[in-house]
Amino acid sequence: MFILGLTGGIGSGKSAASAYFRDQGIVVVDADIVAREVVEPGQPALVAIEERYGAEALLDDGTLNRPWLRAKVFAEPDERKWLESQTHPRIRDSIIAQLKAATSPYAILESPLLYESGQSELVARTLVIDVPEEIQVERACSRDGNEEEQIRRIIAAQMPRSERLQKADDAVDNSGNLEALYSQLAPLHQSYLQLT
Ligand SMILES: CC(C)(COP(=O)(O)OP(=O)(O)OC[C@H]1O[C@@H](n2cnc3c(N)ncnc32)[C@H](O)[C@@H]1O)[C@@H](O)C(=O)NCCC(=O)NCCS
Ligand SMILES: Nc1ncnc2c1ncn2[C@@H]1O[C@H](COP(=O)(O)OP(=O)(O)OP(=O)(O)O)[C@@H](O)[C@H]1O
Repeated sequence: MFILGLTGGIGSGKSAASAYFRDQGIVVVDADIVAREVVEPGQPALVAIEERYGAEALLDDGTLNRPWLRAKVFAEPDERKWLESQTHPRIRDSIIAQLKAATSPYAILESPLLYESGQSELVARTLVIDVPEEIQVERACSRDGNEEEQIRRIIAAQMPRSERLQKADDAVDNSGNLEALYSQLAPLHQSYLQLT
């Protein structure tokens, strides 16, 4: 099956773009959701996290303390590398299984780290959702109520915008409104249907 990789930095509008493709009947596998599944209670990656950081890494109900780990890994690159070494292989396995089960005319892998994590090997073509960094910061802050500094650290941990655009087969500019985004996605969807 033809698989499209959909990527972009934090707050660029990947979820907004995925919603459009889902409305057209396309199956979208979301790497952020898979990343949550692999650290659910009982999963080996959560056991490893608890072994490394102790009870501090967990909430009272035994689930991952995400704000705590987020603050840690985006301040300490070595800890982020360690976390990725625990999660990324498992995320990849699950993504492969979910894409195999997809039944739509083509399928999409939506991932913030498509190029960084080697997940681009799983797709035939890539689409980048692009906005200037100031818009990333503004939209990500107003959505999550995050500190600006935290968002900037996350952006710094991701591939630079210029490099991502250079790797893209297709790119759309999401600095306008959602209608402007959808009007760029519509012809791309038609072209992907031709590739199936
Ligand atoms: C650090 C964690 C616990 C923070 O959780 P939190 O709920 O606050 O954020 P969430 O998971 O929704 O991620 C928000 C955004 O942060 C960015 N991000 C997440 N992990 C990473 C990373 N390792 N490197 C760069 N950016 C990242 C992405 O743009 C993502 O969309 C979590 O992001 C995590 O487990 N990350 C490691 C797994 C991973 O790499 N996930 C990315 C998808 S493959
Ligand atoms: N064209 C747009 N105009 C206005 N707001 C937008 C537009 N596109 C997306 N947004 C809003 O910006 C925020 C970030 O968009 P979205 O969640 O789609 O980004 P994302 O790339 O999936 O982010 P993340 O990597 O953090 O998951 C959301 O609150 C979304 O509703």
